[in-house]
Amino acid sequence: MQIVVNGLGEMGASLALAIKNANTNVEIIGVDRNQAALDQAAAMGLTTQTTTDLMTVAAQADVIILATPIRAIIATLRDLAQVPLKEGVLVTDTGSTKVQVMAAAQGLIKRQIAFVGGHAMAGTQKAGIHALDAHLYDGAPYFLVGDDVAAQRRLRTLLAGVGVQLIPMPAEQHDQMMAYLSDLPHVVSAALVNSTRQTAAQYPELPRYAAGGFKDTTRIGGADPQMWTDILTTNRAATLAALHSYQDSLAQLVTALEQDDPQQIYDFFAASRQLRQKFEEEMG
Ligand SMILES: NC(=O)C1=CN([C@@H]2O[C@H](COP(=O)(O)OP(=O)(O)OC[C@H]3O[C@@H](n4cnc5c(N)ncnc54)[C@H](O)[C@@H]3O)[C@@H](O)[C@H]2O)C=CC1
Ligand SMILES: O=C(O)C(=O)Cc1ccc(O)cc1
Repeated sequence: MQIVVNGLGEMGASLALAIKNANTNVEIIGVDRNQAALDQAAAMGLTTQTTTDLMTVAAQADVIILATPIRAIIATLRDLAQVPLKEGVLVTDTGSTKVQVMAAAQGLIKRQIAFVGGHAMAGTQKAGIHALDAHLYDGAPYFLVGDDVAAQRRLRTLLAGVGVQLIPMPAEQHDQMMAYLSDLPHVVSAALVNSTRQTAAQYPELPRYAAGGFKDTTRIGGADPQMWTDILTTNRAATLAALHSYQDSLAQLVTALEQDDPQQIYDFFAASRQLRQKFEEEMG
């Protein structure tokens, strides 16, 4: 089986390796605009063929996995709808938001080409093939989006040995949940880092004294700016709703401090601890 992976970064290269390790008779054709990523994939034996131009290999694929930043996934889905593809090809993606990806896939779907939107709750703040990890997907929730049940069954078979938990979900629900689980945490972390700028300039030794709290809450503030621009711009409404709810929550604490009201401050943290303890049981 020939699997074309477009975007050999952290998610694409790690998924390609996990699929290769879990299935026999799989050949990975690597596509990336970055020649160094292709060279590294070839040198480590991940790929049997590489190219910077997806359209030169698309027609030979049994499976096409799109794993670039989301706006490139959307553009590629539209391009793929215009070119000849192999009979029975399965197209999927790894993008972090799904409503706009599903809309862009309609051209393929209208041609009866099997498409499943995919998204794994795995990964790190790192980017590029250097972040490749054969076990990145182990045990991760992996959302399957779309109405094509037969295509989802084929993707399930391909991913059976990868060890992900496959969860079918409508695109709208997915994106609304991600606004709180993924978008808001990344915005909050980046805002926290940005808000230290002045104090860090005044006291350059500031980061040296960081304890776990600062390290934990700022790790994802180091994530890739292009990736997060694409995620937020393709999930605008849901992210704005989450940010407004966050602003309301912050405003409560600002009022409590302005009023110098220890009871309100206590209530703020008590409510958070109670909910976080409930989450803990589910998050493991
Ligand atoms: N990093 C994470 O933790 C997660 C990311 N995702 C999603 O997976 C996708 C990939 O993310 P990562 O692997 O983290 O990104 P990455 O930055 O590690 O890899 C992206 C790769 O795509 C290549 N690329 C960029 N534009 C391209 C184009 N137009 N044509 C061909 N290649 C191109 C880059 O050179 C790079 O090798 C994104 O859509 C992201 O939203 C999903 C789950 C987790
Ligand atoms: O680094 C982390 O902890 C993350 O949360 C990574 C991540 C980034 C984007 C996703 O769509 C899913 C997971």
